[in-house]
Parts: sequence; structure tokens; C-alpha cells
Amino acid sequence: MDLVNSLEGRLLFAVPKKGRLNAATLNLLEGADIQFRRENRLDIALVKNLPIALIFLPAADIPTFVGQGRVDLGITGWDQVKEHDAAVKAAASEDPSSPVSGSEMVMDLEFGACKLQVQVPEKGQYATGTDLIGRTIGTSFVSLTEEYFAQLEAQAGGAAPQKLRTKIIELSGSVEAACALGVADGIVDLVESGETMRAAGLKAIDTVVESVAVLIKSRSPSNTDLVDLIAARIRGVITAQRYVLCQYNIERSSIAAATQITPGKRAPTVTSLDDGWVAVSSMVEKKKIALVMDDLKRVGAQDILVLDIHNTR
Ligand SMILES: Nc1ncnc2c1ncn2[C@@H]1O[C@H](COP(=O)(O)OP(=O)(O)OP(=O)(O)O)[C@@H](O)[C@H]1O
Ligand SMILES: O=P(O)(O)OC[C@H]1O[C@H](OP(=O)(O)OP(=O)(O)O)[C@H](O)[C@@H]1O
Repeated sequence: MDLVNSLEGRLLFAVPKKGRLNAATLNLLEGADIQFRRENRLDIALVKNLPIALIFLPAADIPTFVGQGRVDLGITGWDQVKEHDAAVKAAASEDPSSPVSGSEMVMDLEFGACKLQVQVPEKGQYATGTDLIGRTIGTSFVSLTEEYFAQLEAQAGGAAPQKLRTKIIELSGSVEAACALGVADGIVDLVESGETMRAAGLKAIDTVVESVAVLIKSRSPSNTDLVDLIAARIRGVITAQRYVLCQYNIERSSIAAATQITPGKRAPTVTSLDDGWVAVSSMVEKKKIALVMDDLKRVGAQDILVLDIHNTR
């Protein structure tokens, strides 16, 4: 099969090929009924039930492909989008004829939360980002780190200097090892639980970017209706993941108190039973469900059931 020709007329959708965002992204695609079969080692998969082709790329490259309009949609980390934007801004300041590239945020996907933080040895002499001016910093986020220190240097020394005084060294992984091995005085890297940072004897002294996985689109997608359809489906899956369906029976006289506890997304569904009781069914935020059940019990609810929601629109 001529793969390039088979992309004709299809919306191109870039997804992380591996790493931290891969599994949750594939889950989301499944929930949105985007059906595909990826051949072994092939980075392009044609979607069976929609005119879409999935392109499997490293998360760090997705903002470039979407920003240049080579693909229409992408899922990546907000940190990667900001890093790409900072790189484009830096390139434009050096060469105004460099290509303009930038994507548009469609929505936050509520997974892959982490922070890009400035980290230093726990027992060292550095307490603030400013203390690291003129030192050596290891990072995979070179452009954001340069932007961060350029700002600090400008604040510390008046006008922005022509050349950065702080030395930025690009590392492609296991960045936390750089301080212990004397490669860098500090690092700028991602922190989620903080376990990797603490294990390396480091502490965070500042946050450069707060990140979460995002859906981004090019500034001129090939099929805006299809972009909207995918966005609506993904939004439905995310909402469904955030809520559960709570069902219970309660005496009609207590319904006002109960529906105050479970007001639903718009309104609860109330069905009359015989004998002066009603059955109520209502969407409740997953993280609040235990407290809601306690409160429902207190106002006399019985037969409380909590059900997963697979999708919603
Ligand atoms: N510990 C983490 N917790 C949550 N999200 C993370 C974490 N580390 C990274 N991410 C998110 O996942 C994105 C991709 O990171 P990841 O380290 O998986 O990169 P990769 O280059 O695809 O994989 P690898 O590091 O194996 O080459 C990051 O840009 C960030 O948005
Ligand atoms: O705060 P934590 O929960 O410990 O997570 C943070 C770590 O996760 C990421 O690395 P990853 O494990 O993806 O490997 P990498 O070093 O190859 O990027 C990130 O670069 C940190 O090292």
C-alpha cells in the first residue's frame, strides 16, 4: 500500500509514540471510538471508522509538526508547547525571516500533570533562581531555561544582556544525575511526585511551567468540522472520567434535601416509585462521591448505587 497516497483527504492527528503520555492518549482515543490498528514499527495508522490518520511521534516533536501545519491535531504536554514557542521566539529574535510556527490550544486533557522546576542540591548554597545566574544548568528544555535565566539576568542587571551569562547544557534524559556528577550546578526538569528529585538529593526552588497534557490544533486545519467532532468526543470522554452516576431511593418528603446534595450537572433525574418514594439519578464528581454518599445517608437515602460513566455528550 502506498501510505503517503492513503493519507490523501485524511485529517492528520499526532499522538505520543511512547513515554508518559502514550497510554492515557491511547485510552482517550479508544473512548472517543477512534479505531485503528498500528502495524509493527509503523508510525502511521489509518483510522478505520473516520477519515483520520494517526501519526505516532515523540511528544517533544508534536508542537513543531502541528505548529508548522504539517499535521492538523496533536496531543502532547503543555511544557512541550511552551518549549517550542520559546524556541520559535528565540529564533525570530536572531533571524526575523525564520519560519513562524505556533499551534492553538483546544483543551486541557486532565492527565500528565507535572511541573517544570528549577532544582538544586538539597544541601547546597543555592536558594533562588537568581543564585544560579552565571552557573551551569542541565536541561532538556533549553529554550524555556534560556528564557527563564534571560529574565532573571535582566532583573538582576538592568537591561537584558546580549549573551546569557548562565551556561545551559542540553541533556536528553536522566537530567537529575547532572548535579551529582558535577556536570551542572542546577537543573531544570519535570517533577510529578518529586520522587526522582528527592532520590537524586535535589530540591525545587522555582517553577518554570505548570504542565498537563493538551489537545492542540494547527492554525489552519484541513477539516475544521472533523476537528470539532474529535474535540467534542474527547471532551465527552474526559467529562465521563471525571463523573460517576449516583442512583438512590428516598422518601418524597426528603427530596429537596437530597437533590441539594446531588444537584447533577444540569438537574437530577427523579422518577416516582409507588409508596411515596422516588428514585433519583444524578452525575456526581468522582472525587466527591464518598462525602456525597455520607450526606445522602444522613438525609435518609437508601439503596445508593454508584456507576461508572463511559461517555457523555
Ligand atoms: N513524571 C511525569 N509525570 C507526568 N507527566 C510527565 C512526567 N514526565 C513527563 N511528563 C509529561 O510527558 C511528556 C513526555 O515525557 P516523556 O518523559 O515521556 O518523554 P518522551 O521523550 O516521550 O519519553 P522518553 O523520556 O522515554 O524519551 C512531558 O513533556 C510531560 O508533559
Ligand atoms: O517526580 P516524579 O514522579 O519522580 O517524575 C519525574 C521524572 O519523570 C520524568 O522522567 P521519566 O521517568 O519519564 O524518564 P526520563 O528521565 O528518561 O525523561 C521526568 O523527567 C523526571 O525525571
